[in-house]
Amino acid sequence: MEYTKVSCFLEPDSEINREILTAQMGELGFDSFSETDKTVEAFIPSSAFTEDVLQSESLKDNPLFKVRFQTEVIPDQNWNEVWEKNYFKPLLVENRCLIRAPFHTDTPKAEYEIVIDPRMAFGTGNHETTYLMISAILSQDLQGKQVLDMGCGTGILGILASMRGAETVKAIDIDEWAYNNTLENAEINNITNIDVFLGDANFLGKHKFDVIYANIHRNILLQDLPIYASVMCKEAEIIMSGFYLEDLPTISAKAEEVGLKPAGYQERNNWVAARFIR
Ligand SMILES: C[S@@+](CC[C@H](N)C(=O)[O-])C[C@H]1O[C@@H](n2cnc3c(N)ncnc32)[C@H](O)[C@@H]1O
Repeated sequence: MEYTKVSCFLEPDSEINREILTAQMGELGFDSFSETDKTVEAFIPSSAFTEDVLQSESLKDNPLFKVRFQTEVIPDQNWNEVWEKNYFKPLLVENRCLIRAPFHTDTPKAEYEIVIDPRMAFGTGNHETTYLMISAILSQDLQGKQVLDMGCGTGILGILASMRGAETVKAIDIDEWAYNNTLENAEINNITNIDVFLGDANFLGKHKFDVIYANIHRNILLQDLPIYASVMCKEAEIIMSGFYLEDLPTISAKAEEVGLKPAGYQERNNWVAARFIR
């Protein structure tokens, strides 16, 4: 997939202004972010980007800061190199789960080691939401469970669930790169009980799950929660992430509307992973 990188220069530039801007751009469809000393870099599939996006009122009329944009198209074939060189660092979650790329050497030993060839699929653990999801998975008893990894990205959550004893994992992503990347990563990690599908919640049918992971955008979660709830067994749990603390009441209200009970949440740098039980 071809991406557009928008470098955002903030005036004044501060941690809180960067957070606000990142949240606003997330609302506008940007799905990955990184930071440099001078800018916030926001990435969006080129197919979803027009210059009009940057003229949105939420960005232009912010009383706290002004922002100047510089856009650059990143051709599809460069992602692997760009990502590997600049963004993907080996990561140890909860001192138990190491996530590394095939080219990382000299890494610490851990109870679980997941090798991720990241391409441009989201999910190396370096983002707060993936980190939160991995922490949550490490705390679960997954022996013999039927797991759904919705919006699988690199497949990292489903791979860890399988390593932790899940009986079967279905991984679904709307993005072809993510679909292919999950297949590759499952193979690299010798995971044989993952089925990977290209699609969205409409793909879900009669099969019921004990555990669902959905680290997707707030609006997708709100839209697709009724479908997720419909494929949860009794007492199944769903862990959702990909939204900010201030969105938790809205997500919780929707979850309760479709028959799910809140069962706690974790927060990291204002991102949330929330658990609900059917
Ligand atoms: C934030 S990433 C999460 C990736 C990975 N699960 C993780 O935790 O790091 C969200 C993923 O959801 C996918 N996605 C977006 N909308 C979707 C939808 N409606 N149905 C399924 N997947 C979707 C994106 O392509 C992306 O790979």
